[in-house]
Amino acid sequence: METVLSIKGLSKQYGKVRALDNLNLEVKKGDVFGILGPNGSGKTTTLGIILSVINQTSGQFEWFGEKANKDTRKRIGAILEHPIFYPYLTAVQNLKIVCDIKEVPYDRVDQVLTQVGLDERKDTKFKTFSLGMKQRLSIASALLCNPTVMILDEPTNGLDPQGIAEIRELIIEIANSGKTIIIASHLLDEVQKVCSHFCVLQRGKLIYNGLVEDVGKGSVSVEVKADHDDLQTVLEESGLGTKVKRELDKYIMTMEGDHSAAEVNAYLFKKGIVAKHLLVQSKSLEKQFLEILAGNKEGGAQ
Ligand SMILES: Nc1ncnc2c1ncn2[C@@H]1O[C@H](COP(=O)(O)OP(=O)(O)OP(=O)(O)O)[C@@H](O)[C@H]1O
Repeated sequence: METVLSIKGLSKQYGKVRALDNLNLEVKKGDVFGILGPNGSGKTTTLGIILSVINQTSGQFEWFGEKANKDTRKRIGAILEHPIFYPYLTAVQNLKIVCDIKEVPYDRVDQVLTQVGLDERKDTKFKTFSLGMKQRLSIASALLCNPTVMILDEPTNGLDPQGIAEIRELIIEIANSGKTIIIASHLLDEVQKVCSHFCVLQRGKLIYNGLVEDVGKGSVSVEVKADHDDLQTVLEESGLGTKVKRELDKYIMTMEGDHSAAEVNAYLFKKGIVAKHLLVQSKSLEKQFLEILAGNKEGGAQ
């Protein structure tokens, strides 16, 4: 797949603070790429540099195989902070101003407002919009140029649960329309629900980079409850798991390879044991994220 963004050895120093430390990343066409990290880990700095609004101290990046220039910039739609719209102007009037600045024909306005689900409110003043609608208008504004890539910094910040769900759905729709999306977020849940790929930054260093679908792979566990005096040994001897541990009245077995909960059930049944409770647990991104951060307390890059 075509490389959209390539970052090589990018570093940024603010006085004594090393905000970014030798970052290497590649984003491919069609990826929904999450940049995940706790506060102050360098997410916004990274976005600022790749959007050419912050100068890096060292390293390089390329968009679509070339150094950032006026043409590559036109292919990128970004929402870094809430853009400033005029409160007393309507959604249409505000977007027409953006059209003038970006030299985009006005007929795009209705198209993008429909795309973000604001067509019914298009002639309403901006000041009456909910936070979620304001964010959708920001996304509409970024879509005006029909960019190839969308960059979103904490897109659901401050929204209520319904607003969060709507914006996430909109991001998925935009991704499905074939655009590459880069999202900075500190919300694990957001990255897991929306992104195809993600990386984790900590104190400016890349400490993880991989597929969201790989999260929890090889780390499925099965919770078992049954009336038996030595369920621990029975499970250990099954050969289906790598580790069995007791937690209150149940046993948790970390599964080996592709073995399934159904096999555990069948095995117990064969031994004359009836499972009263059998629950499959995949490791959440949250658990994995916390483990990644914990395993990297010294701050070494992987
Ligand atoms: N203009 C600046 N001057 C000095 N230090 C800065 C500046 N901008 C960012 N920093 C520092 O660089 C580091 C990375 O900040 P950055 O804003 O990129 O992180 P972030 O992951 O986006 O955090 P948040 O989620 O809080 O926005 C932090 O230690 C921050 O304090």
